[in-house]
Amino acid sequence: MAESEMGSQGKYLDTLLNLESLRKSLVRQEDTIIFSLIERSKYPINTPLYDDDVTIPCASSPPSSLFHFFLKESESLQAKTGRYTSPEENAFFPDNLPSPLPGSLPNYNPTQVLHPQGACININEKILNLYLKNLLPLIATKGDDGNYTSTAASDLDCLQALSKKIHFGKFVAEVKFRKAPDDYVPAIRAKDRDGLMKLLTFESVEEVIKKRVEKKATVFGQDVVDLEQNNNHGKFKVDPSVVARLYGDWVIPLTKFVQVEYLLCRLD
Ligand SMILES: C=C(O[C@@H]1C=C(C(=O)O)C=C[C@H]1O)C(=O)O
Repeated sequence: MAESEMGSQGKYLDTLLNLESLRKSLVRQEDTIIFSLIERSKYPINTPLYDDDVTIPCASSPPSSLFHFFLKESESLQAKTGRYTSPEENAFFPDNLPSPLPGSLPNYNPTQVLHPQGACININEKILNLYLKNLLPLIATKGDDGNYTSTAASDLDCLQALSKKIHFGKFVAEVKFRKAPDDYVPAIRAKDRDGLMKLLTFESVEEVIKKRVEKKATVFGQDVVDLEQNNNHGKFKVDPSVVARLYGDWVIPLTKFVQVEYLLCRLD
C-alpha cells in the first residue's frame, strides 16, 4: 500500500476511535438528515407508492410495493459499487445483496474497528417501520401528486441518513468501552441493560443536540425570498419542533439502543 494511502487509512481509523471526531461526524450527519426530511416534505404522502396491493411483478423476487422494489433495487446497485463494504453502512435488505464488481473498490481495505459480532448489528427493519408509520405522516402532507419515483428517491435519502446516524452508535459504543472497560465489563457480564444505558448516556450532550437540531431546522427550512427582508412569518418547510421531537423521541434513543446491543456482545 502506498504511504499516502496508509496515511489516509490511519487518519480514518483515528476518526473512528475518537469520541470527539465521532461527535463531529454526528453533527454533520444532522445536516444531512434535516435536509433530507425537508426534501421529502416537498411531496405529499403518495400512499399508492407504499401499497402492497399495487405490486410490481419482478422476476427475481416476490411481488412488492413500488417503494419496496425501488429500495431493494437501489441497494442492489449500490452494493455492486461497494457501498456495504463500508462498516458505516447497513442495508435495509441485507440478504442476497450482490458482491462489489471487480475494480469497483480500488485500494479499498476497510479498517476493522468494531468487534465482529457487534459490527453485524442491523436495526434497519425497526427504522423502516418507524419511518413509514410514525415519521412520514409528521413531515408529509396528505395527498397524491403521482411523483412516485422522486418520492421514493427522497425516502431512500432519508432512510440512509437516519440509518447511518443510528448505527454510528456501534463506533460510539466501541470508543466508550475502550475508554473505560472497567466500568463497562461488569454491566456487560451481568447483561444489565439499564446499567449500560446509564453509563453511555450524556444528558447534557443530548440537550445540546436537540436544541441545535431545532435551530438547524429553523434555518434550513426558511424560504430565502429577499435577503433584505425578514418576512418568513414563522413558516418553515418542516416544523422545527417536529424535527427536534423526532430526534429526541426516536433518533437519539435508537442510537443508544444500538450502543447497548453492541456492548452486550462486546465480550463474546
Ligand atoms: C452518541 C452518543 O451517545 C448518546 C447518544 C447521543 C446521540 O444519539 O446523539 C447523544 C449523547 C449520548 O447520550 C454520544 O455520547 O455522543
